[in-house]
Amino acid sequence: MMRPIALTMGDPAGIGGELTLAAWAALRTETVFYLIGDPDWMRHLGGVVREIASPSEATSCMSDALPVLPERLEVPVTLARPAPENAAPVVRSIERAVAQALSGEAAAVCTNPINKKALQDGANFAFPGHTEFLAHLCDSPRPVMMLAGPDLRVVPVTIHIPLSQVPAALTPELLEETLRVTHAGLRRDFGLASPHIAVSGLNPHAGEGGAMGFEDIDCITPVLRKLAAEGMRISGPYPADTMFHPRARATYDAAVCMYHDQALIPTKTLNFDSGVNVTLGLPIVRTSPDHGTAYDIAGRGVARPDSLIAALRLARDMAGARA
Ligand SMILES: NC(=O)c1ccc[n+]([C@@H]2O[C@H](COP(=O)([O-])OP(=O)(O)OC[C@H]3O[C@@H](n4cnc5c(N)ncnc54)[C@H](O)[C@@H]3O)[C@@H](O)[C@H]2O)c1
Ligand SMILES: N[C@H](C(=O)O)[C@H](O)COP(=O)(O)O
Repeated sequence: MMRPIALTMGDPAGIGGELTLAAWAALRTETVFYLIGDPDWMRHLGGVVREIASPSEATSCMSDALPVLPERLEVPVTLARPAPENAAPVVRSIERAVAQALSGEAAAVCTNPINKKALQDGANFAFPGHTEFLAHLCDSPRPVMMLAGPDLRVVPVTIHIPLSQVPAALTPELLEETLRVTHAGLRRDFGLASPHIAVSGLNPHAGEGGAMGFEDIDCITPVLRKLAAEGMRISGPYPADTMFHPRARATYDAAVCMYHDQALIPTKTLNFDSGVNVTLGLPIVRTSPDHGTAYDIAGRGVARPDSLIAALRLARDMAGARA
């Protein structure tokens, strides 16, 4: 029998709580997960809750109630207004989920959205987001963020840094390591024996032969040549604006782009409600919805659970493939 998935609470002032209840209703007979969160808050949201003392108790109650491993909030929740006092339990929820995945009690980790600044303000959270925090907890040197959807898999080489810092951060070493982790993840977790990776340029028109910048020539191209010579199916650097139309997407298994929005605009345009954020390069399986805390709609009953449901299903399938 498959072990349960640990679902973190995320920012309780966001849509994570309501989405968790919707995901439980959708998955209660097909995928076992437990929430590491506040049972009273989930009851306040209308949930049928069963408090558990360990992940192993989740399976027996999943079809009847949402299993909740208590991690109690410090102050009452006001939707759309993240409370600094609740930052510590939000972080503990992530730490406990990772520990349970590393110990084998949980099959995988799925994270509800956090507000990165709220955690920095309330708990001195020293990371740009989950990706870097999970790598720290797992002692993994090179975590890779992949957004996986039905129409596109895409990876940003640089993630949550200011655009002005991208050129300096884009080193041949970072690009090579990211490509190697992506390639390994496509083989291990997506069952692609010989995946083809398409790589974007950094500059408009991939630098136009140097007329619009040299990073494409001096940094990206030598790395692609090195990996291709080792036998990796890899191509580029391509002008990013012509990589994502249907005929282009049909030529590759994943696209690797140079910075956050270059990757996330196409994936959230194509698959906003079905995309899943996957962290590659960790010893554990971790997924999350592709969206954030959505304060503007929290509590209004209009938030779509589709991405969280897809994230839980993908975590289940990835963990099953690794077992
Ligand atoms: N996985 C994560 O932890 C994660 C992902 C993205 C953003 N964030 C964080 O969330 C906060 C808000 O970020 P943002 O406003 O850029 O992005 P967002 O995804 O929270 O919201 C962007 C827009 O999409 C809508 N939206 C988001 N999820 C939806 C859903 N499930 N159903 C229907 N509509 C939905 C929102 O209402 C909003 O209009 C920030 O602090 C950001 O750092 C966290
Ligand atoms: N990459 C997501 C986005 O920008 O929409 C989100 O921030 C998730 O990042 P973490 O998994 O590192 O929290």
